[in-house]
Amino acid sequence: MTEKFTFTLHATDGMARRGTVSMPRGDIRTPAFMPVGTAGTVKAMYPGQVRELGSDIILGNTYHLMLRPGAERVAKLGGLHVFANWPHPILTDSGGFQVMSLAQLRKLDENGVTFQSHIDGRRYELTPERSIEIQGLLDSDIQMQLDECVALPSSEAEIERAMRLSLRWAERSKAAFGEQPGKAVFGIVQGGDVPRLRIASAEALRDMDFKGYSIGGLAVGEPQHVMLEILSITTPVLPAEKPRYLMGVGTPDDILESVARGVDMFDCVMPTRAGRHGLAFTRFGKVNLKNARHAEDHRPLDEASDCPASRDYSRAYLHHLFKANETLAAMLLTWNNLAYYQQLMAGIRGAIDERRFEDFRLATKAGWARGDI
Ligand SMILES: COC(=O)c1ccc(CCNc2nc3cc4nc(N)[nH]c(=O)c4cc3[nH]2)cc1
Repeated sequence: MTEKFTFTLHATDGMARRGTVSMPRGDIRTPAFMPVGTAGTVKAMYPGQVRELGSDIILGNTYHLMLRPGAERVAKLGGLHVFANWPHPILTDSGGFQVMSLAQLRKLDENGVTFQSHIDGRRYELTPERSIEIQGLLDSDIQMQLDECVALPSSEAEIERAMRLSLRWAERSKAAFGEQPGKAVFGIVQGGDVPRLRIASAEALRDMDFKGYSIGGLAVGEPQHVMLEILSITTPVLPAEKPRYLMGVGTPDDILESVARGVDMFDCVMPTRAGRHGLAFTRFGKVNLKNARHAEDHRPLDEASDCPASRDYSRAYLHHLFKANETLAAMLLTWNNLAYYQQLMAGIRGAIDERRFEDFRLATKAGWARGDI
């Protein structure tokens, strides 16, 4: 066990990287997918199941947890790991993105953002200092700076304003975090879809010497090719010896293509939220189990999968569960989708170890293209 936060690169294959983030609560094998546990739970899953599927770390949200049950209350109850029974690493987002997408009557200025809770209308203030304080109260292992993420498309002036504000908030977040050996605070690269602003943001954050770097401001409605072009110009500016985390991404294809452009860590609600709505991710592409074509299909979702969703049930039964809006529907498809995402990550890591990532990427995409039988 280490008392420090370290990142070790084991292999590279093109721009793809195979590494390990080591922290006191455990190691994170990269490229890594972090299941989203917004309110301190990965919805419809026991923590032990999430762990067994190969998850080394999960994500929590400052915005949701500060509103309910409250950061001070979580601290009083031993911190998020004890509260949620997840003794492994936890990464928390800083709240700015969720405020802008969920809260009402929000006002953003140099000092931070004030807003009304979408739950009970109470007023709150989030500053770089308060966000780091909340993430500390949650006992988060990897904390995010407070930043401002603008939607795309936006004017270059607006993108530049938000990027420079986020740099000032990066300084304040890092100062508020101080020195916490077994933990880390990450800077977040902004700059929208403007190459010169992305490079300026990444260079400034690199000079601030964070332990790791998030790439924000993406997966906000832009086409995949725009996201990939931005990645291609951003990752080379970031220090090779530090982890890179692409926020909110993504589909299996997004992840493959982003690993190929130097990204190490991912989080996305896609496998869990889409699973609750009947969308299954498989090695042969996506399957919408609400579709009537499955109503009398006695075959399993994927006969090669040992996940109970395929091992113990037919497509017809899964279809029925979704039509009946049964709780078991969400449980089984969340299980299937997280199993698929973690198997994909394990396949990516193995392919980089053996220097055959490009073949793996093409073969995986061909499998999806084959489509559902
Ligand atoms: C079924 O699937 C879905 O509903 C669904 C919804 C949203 C996303 C995309 C999420 N994208 C995203 N999350 C993000 C979180 C972020 N946090 C900070 N602090 N700064 C950012 O700049 C930032 C950008 C993001 N972009 C992906 C999937």
